Amino acid sequence: MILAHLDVVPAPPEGWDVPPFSGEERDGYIYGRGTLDDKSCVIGVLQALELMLKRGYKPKRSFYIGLGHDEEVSGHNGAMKIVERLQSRGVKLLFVLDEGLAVLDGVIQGVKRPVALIGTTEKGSITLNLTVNQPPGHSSMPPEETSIGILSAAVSRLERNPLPNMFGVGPEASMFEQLAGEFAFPLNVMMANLWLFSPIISRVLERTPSSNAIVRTTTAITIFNAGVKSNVIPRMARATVNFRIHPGQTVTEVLDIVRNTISDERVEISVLNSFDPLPISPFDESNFGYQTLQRTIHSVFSAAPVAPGVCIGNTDSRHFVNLTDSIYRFSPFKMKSEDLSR
Ligand SMILES: CCCCCCCC/C=C\CCCCCCCC(=O)N[C@@H](CC(N)=O)C(=O)O
Repeated sequence: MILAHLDVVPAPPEGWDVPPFSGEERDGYIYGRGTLDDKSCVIGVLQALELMLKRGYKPKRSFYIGLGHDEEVSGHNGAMKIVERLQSRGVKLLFVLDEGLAVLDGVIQGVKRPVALIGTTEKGSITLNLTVNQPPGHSSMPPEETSIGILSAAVSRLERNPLPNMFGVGPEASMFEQLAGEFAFPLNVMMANLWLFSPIISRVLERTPSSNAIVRTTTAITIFNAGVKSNVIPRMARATVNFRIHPGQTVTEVLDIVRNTISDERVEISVLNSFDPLPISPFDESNFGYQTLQRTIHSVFSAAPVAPGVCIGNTDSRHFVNLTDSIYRFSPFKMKSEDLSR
């Protein structure tokens, strides 16, 4: 089964080089909201189908295409409905291919050649609302601590105390071991001997946001709200925090650590949504899905070695775990380090 999604996150009008829905082509890039996530995969799938039809190609086995329309808001009415329908028909899938990792070119420090990473698992996620309620008042007679001050201190504690570096206890270690030969000396020796060098490698990896994301559960403060008037101390302050959970941890473990870190009963913690990291799909030599994907990647990006990786973002494919144990996340494009913020 091949998945992609049509929806995009909202596009605020300001801050764009070109209008966000123009799809303008400039210097070899197509600009527009959702170009990478996930129009490129949608168009890739549709163009491939068109080409196969034109050529009269007859596939050896049947396959499904699933195009979701609400991936960015968890896929409840798209991917989940597709899964329900397939389950009601008793369908089992050999493998699922969805968006995800890509051909990384200069993204992994120390690796010269572009490398294709196939996401064989996906981080979990937990989104929390932190709410503080304190008596409101006039700004001329402020109390020692306000709802805003208490919440800010809690959020700051979360940022200053990241969750532990878990490098070595998760599947990201397999990625570095498989790519060891791509690094120059002495990194190649270190990557091939993580049993000895993982304490050093783990420290290096946490220095940049993209590699930090693969060694730990990350903490991102995404919404912060309080106050409506400059001379009124508000009753309520609220922040939303999103954690992406490392494959070596669970929702329950993260929640316990967060409660201990905040350690302030005035901060009410409520869970908006959560799910554990996804199971690791097989990537051995006998696995049809992984091998098919690897062969296909080699035929298009010939210079790129292929390795399994951890998808740091979430995808619709996570809803398919009861239909197959082989779920792969790969978007067929090259990504440079400057593209990570796009
Ligand atoms: C050693 C360095 C490794 C660096 C790895 C970084 C590679 C970054 C490459 C691709 C980014 C991965 C993006 C995956 C797709 C994300 C799709 C998405 O945005 N999903 C949303 C919505 C949802 N389904 O929850 C999300 O918030 O995750």
